[in-house]
Amino acid sequence: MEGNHATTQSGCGDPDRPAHPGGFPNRDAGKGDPQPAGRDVDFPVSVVLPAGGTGERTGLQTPKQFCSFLGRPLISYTIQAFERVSWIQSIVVVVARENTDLMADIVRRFRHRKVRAVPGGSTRHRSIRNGILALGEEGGERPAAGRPKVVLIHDAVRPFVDEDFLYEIATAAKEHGAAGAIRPLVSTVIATTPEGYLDHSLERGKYRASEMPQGFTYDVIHRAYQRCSQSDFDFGTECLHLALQYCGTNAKLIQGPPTLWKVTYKRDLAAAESIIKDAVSRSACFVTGGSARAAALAGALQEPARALGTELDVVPDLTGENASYLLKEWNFIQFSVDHSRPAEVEALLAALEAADRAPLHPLVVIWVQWSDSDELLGGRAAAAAAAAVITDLSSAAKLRNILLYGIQLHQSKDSERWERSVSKVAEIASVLIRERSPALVGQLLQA
Ligand SMILES: Nc1ccn([C@@H]2O[C@H](COP(=O)(O)OP(=O)(O)OP(=O)(O)O)[C@@H](O)[C@H]2O)c(=O)n1
Ligand SMILES: O=C(CO)[C@H](O)[C@H](O)COP(=O)(O)O
Repeated sequence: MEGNHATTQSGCGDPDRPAHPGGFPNRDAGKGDPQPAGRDVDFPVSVVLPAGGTGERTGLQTPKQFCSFLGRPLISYTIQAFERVSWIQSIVVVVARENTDLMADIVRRFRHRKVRAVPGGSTRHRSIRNGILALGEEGGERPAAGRPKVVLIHDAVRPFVDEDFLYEIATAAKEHGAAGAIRPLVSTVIATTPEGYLDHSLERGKYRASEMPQGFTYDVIHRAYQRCSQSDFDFGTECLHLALQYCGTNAKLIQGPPTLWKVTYKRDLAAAESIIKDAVSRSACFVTGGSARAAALAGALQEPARALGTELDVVPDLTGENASYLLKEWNFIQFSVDHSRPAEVEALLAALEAADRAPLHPLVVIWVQWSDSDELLGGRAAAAAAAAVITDLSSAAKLRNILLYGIQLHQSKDSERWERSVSKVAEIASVLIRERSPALVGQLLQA
């Protein structure tokens, strides 16, 4: 399947998985376009991300929005999910005062462009109110001019939200004044007596869980927060309720995907990490260097890699149209026949550096070295030299957030043995791409 590039079908068949959360690779986007296809939204939309909580229920010291996955804090994944949407004009992140510097550092490190951080309040409603007020000031001397028509509110700890759903909420909010995501209830809700007995239970089919995102016209949500009581600020948990009670606005409710769930407990952090790892390991670009042997290997790898959840695009090199792969959050497999000559992998690393992509998470480059068995038997020194080369290259690459791993593939005339080696390459590559283990960086693994 060697060519300019071979398009393959998407491997994401699970409806419970986010399509492409938090700015992860979208296989369907045009190769030169790092953004998903834009929607036509002809009114200004801004976002408030409340991130001022302490995350008590996780039992961890670090607030959950600052817990890192693959070297990147959760809040950055959520910001990216909004930032990549072309019709969203600005994002206000609300953080506790003591985390202002940390947030500024995250914005700088991950090159967030549409973000402004403002101080949070003692409760979620107070934090959101601060965000809304900050949006109202965006026009400077002419505040009304800078105000968005619609404000989307979304918990910073719900990183898996996609553009289509944001579009549904934003357009419904514009039409109805307020809109929110709902999900069916998982458990029945019951009321208890003060003594701890069952008082009554609710008919589950009639109720829904209220989730995020929610959308409001600026006027409705601003007015609701101007009018609500101290008790609402202290104990309230529902923005849609404020819009109804203080502005008479009945929110339009839209069923969202299950992935809108909120990271609340420690186990949710593990679940989020697993989803993120699945998402970043979906796509790899196999660079053959024009070699027929490499093209044959890439062809043989397609099936086992797909079975392990990774789709392979195969390209001879990364010039011309194929250079756009360098700008995406893809993984790379670079093939070379002569393992003592790292020219191809050096060129790939240099090209990735020159592309200067936003460092969203570490990128994986796997250097597959073809080795003749005979050559190996007679060449312990050559094998040691190859290992030394990859160690040196990987140390330099790591400074640029690139994880370089090596796989030595041993050619065999015995077809069974050869097939085993090829599946081994697919297995090792899938694990390396998914887990991104720092411990294995610079290792030359054997297939
Ligand atoms: N004073 C607060 C409290 C909460 N939040 C934010 O509101 C979102 C949802 O709230 P929740 O899950 O309850 O977060 P925490 O309050 O941090 O969690 P916990 O209740 O376990 O302490 C989170 O992004 C949280 O950072 C906020 O901006 N300001
Ligand atoms: O579900 C929600 C919307 O209605 C909020 O996300 C929820 O209120 C968040 O806070 P908490 O988990 O503390 O209730």
